[in-house]
Amino acid sequence: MVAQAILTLNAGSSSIKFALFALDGDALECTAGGKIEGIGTSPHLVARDAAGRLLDEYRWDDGSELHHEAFFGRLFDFAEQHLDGATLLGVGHRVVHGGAHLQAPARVTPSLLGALQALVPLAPLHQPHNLSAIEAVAKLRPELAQVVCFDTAFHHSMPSEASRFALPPALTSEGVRRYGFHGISYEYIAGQLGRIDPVLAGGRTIIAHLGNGASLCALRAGRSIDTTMSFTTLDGLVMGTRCGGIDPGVLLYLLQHKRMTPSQLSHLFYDKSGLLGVSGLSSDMRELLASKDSRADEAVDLFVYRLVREIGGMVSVLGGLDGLVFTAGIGENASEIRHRVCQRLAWLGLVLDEQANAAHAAVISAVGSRVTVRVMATDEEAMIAQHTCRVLGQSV
Ligand SMILES: Nc1ncnc2c1ncn2[C@@H]1O[C@H](COP(=O)(O)OP(=O)(O)O)[C@@H](O)[C@H]1O
Ligand SMILES: CC(=O)OP(=O)(O)O
Ligand SMILES: [Mg+2]
Repeated sequence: MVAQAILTLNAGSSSIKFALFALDGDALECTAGGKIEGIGTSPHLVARDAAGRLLDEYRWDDGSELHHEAFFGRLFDFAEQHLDGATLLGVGHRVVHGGAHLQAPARVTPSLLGALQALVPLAPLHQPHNLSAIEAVAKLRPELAQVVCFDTAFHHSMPSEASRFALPPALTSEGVRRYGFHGISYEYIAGQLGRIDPVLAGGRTIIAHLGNGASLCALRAGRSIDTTMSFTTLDGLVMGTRCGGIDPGVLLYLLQHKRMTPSQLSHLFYDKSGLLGVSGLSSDMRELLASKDSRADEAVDLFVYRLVREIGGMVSVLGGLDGLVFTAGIGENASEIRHRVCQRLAWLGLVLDEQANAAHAAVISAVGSRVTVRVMATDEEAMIAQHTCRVLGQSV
């Protein structure tokens, strides 16, 4: 009989992803999961079991005024119905920013919450939603332990040259430095790679996490030595709605000559740029790839170009490349993007197996390719559940 369970939450601006894990001895197994999407417009919950069978579906009639608490109430009802006799041990959250000092998953306390609140300006698209999920759970289920896992934590292994901007030391010591994100996903992939391909995991690998937010991580022997996101989640690659790396002179120009306000700048760079901004059509890679509009092509071309350019930088930092791993929504599903990126990396001795790529096989490089290319499914929820168990004293 399963005795205990963990609920994981990844709360964003318009969606909440959740998963339920059963803890049986030291085995942790996902039993259900899903998403509430359309928060702020027309919220819609879908939950499935581990085999993909529909367990629950619910639409809120008028969702425009609803807050997180309404959704978490429904989520806890769902969790309780599917606990299968187990008791809920705690809730694990993805929190995007842990700042300069928080390097490991931790149990939520009022002082920790205060420290995380202070980081909101550094991750305005994510942190406020992550924190309001913690507050909503504390209100609804005050007896439940809550654990936070940080997207920044995995990158604390970066050397100082990778984490520093060329700014005066006073700003650096104040925390204006490169942190990096998507660390929960990178930690999961690095762990899986160690299991399925230990030789590659011991070498020089780039992981391309390509979802709505997108970044690269350069791994040497499983540890992050550099990454493309930095102080905030705006830096690096072209993303769904974010611009990626940009000359800071552009900000000065927009502030001084276009008289834009800081909140207009924030809206432009976080919400109106990237694939959406360039195409004027959509932030969704699937829609852009299916479109015949030349503006969609332009956006996809820029996405690929910047990805290839940044991969080149990471190869230099690593001093060569043994492996390239594609993950997250685009990385796992868009064979066209993988094809285009790999074609442009042929100079590395990278040869793609086109059939394997089209079939989303685990290894998509050809036999004899100097770089092994893999497609791996990321699982941030499993990583959060593992950390949550450990922080709460369970061995998994
Ligand atoms: N079959 C597919 N082909 C191309 N792109 C896809 C496919 N499936 C998902 N995507 C893209 O993946 C992105 C979302 O990735 P995901 O990792 O789910 O995002 P996030 O977790 O950051 O919200 C979207 O741009 C979506 O279009
Ligand atoms: C850190 C980040 O950008 O996260 P997401 O891809 O979930 O937006
Ligand atoms: Mg994501």
